This record gives sequence, structure tokens and C-alpha cells, in this order.
Amino acid sequence: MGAGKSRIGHRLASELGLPFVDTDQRIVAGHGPIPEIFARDGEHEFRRIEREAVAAAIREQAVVALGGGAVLHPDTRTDLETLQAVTVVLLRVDADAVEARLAGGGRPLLEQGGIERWTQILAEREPVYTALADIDVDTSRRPVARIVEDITGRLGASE
Ligand SMILES: Nc1ncnc2c1ncn2[C@@H]1O[C@H](COP(=O)(O)OP(=O)(O)O)[C@@H](O)[C@H]1O
Ligand SMILES: O=C(O)C1=C[C@@H](OP(=O)(O)O)[C@@H](O)[C@H](O)C1
Ligand SMILES: [Mg+2]
Repeated sequence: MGAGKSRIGHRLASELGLPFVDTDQRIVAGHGPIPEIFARDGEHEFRRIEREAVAAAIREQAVVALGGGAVLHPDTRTDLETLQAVTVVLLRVDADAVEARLAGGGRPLLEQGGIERWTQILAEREPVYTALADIDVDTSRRPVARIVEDITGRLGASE
């Protein structure tokens, strides 16, 4: 949450001339705002809906921004490990840099606990993120254009 997946993904897609898919946007289009899904149906149901969106999106020829918790679903972890056409880009950010980026809200898991909760969630997920990543990029103190350039360069190198 707040690493820049949605923003960087959008910019990367236009650089690469590919469609951009944000799975959270698709979820919102089909089911309404994410905080409302969490409040009404709970996180488990959100993860079920998210898995449907993710399973479809990562089979498209596109740049896909996942939600930070998408890898909690075991089928998504398996897909990201085994789908040959998929390159997983991990965007990292540290707590100091992310605090301002989270100011807009809309992330129900951070409604209570703020940056401390963010740090705790990252600690839980970090080993999974690291294991799945093909390309690993720090976004903390770099402008979007520079991060995108870094990713496109590394994509070229990994071909
Ligand atoms: N490299 C960056 N530097 C400064 N702000 C950024 C950067 N990348 C993203 N942001 C901003 O941080 C906020 C969270 O970015 P977002 O793309 O929604 O993250 P994510 O999808 O990983 O949760 C947005 O307001 C976005 O414009
Ligand atoms: O990390 C998470 O569990 C979540 C991250 C959010 O997406 P971003 O990572 O794009 O903020 C969104 O999917 C939802 O609020 C849950
Ligand atoms: Mg996002």
C-alpha cells in the first residue's frame, strides 16, 4: 500500500505501449468502493472477489497493478510463480516516504493503526513479495519517471 503500484503501473504501460489494468479499479467498477466491500462483506469476501479480478488480469497482455494483499491468495502466488509470460515487479518504499502517500485514505486495513499497522503488514508480507519478485525497485525518494526508466531498462535486460 502506497509503494506506487497504481501510479507507476499506469506510466509504465504508456511507456511500453501496453494496456494498463488496475485490479482494484476493476473491483470498484464491479462491486463498489473497496472500503464499502470490507465493511459490508468482510476481508475474506474481498479476497475472493480480488482473486477473480487478478486471475483474469494477469492472463492479459498488459501492465497490471495488483493490490498489496493480492498475494495472500495461494492461487495468485502459484500463478505469479508459474505463468511464464508474467514478470513480477516489486515496488518497495520505506515508512518515512510512504506516510505522506497514504494521506488520501481509502485503504480499510489502515483505518486503524496508520503507519504502525502499515509497517506490521509489510513485515508479514515481505518474504512473500521478495520470493515472487523478478525485478525489485526502491521507490522511496525517486520521481516516477526515473522509476519507470529503471524498470524498462531492467525489463530489456531480462529478455
Ligand atoms: N515515486 C513517487 N514519489 C512520490 N509520490 C508517489 C510516487 N509513486 C506514487 N506516489 C503517490 O503515492 C500515492 C500512492 O500511490 P499508488 O500508486 O496509489 O500506490 P499503491 O497502488 O502501491 O498503493 C499516490 O498519491 C501517488 O501519486
Ligand atoms: O494491501 C492490501 O491488503 C490492500 C491494498 C490496496 O491496494 P494498494 O496496494 O494499491 O493500495 C487494496 O487492494 C485494498 O485496500 C487492500
Ligand atoms: Mg493501487
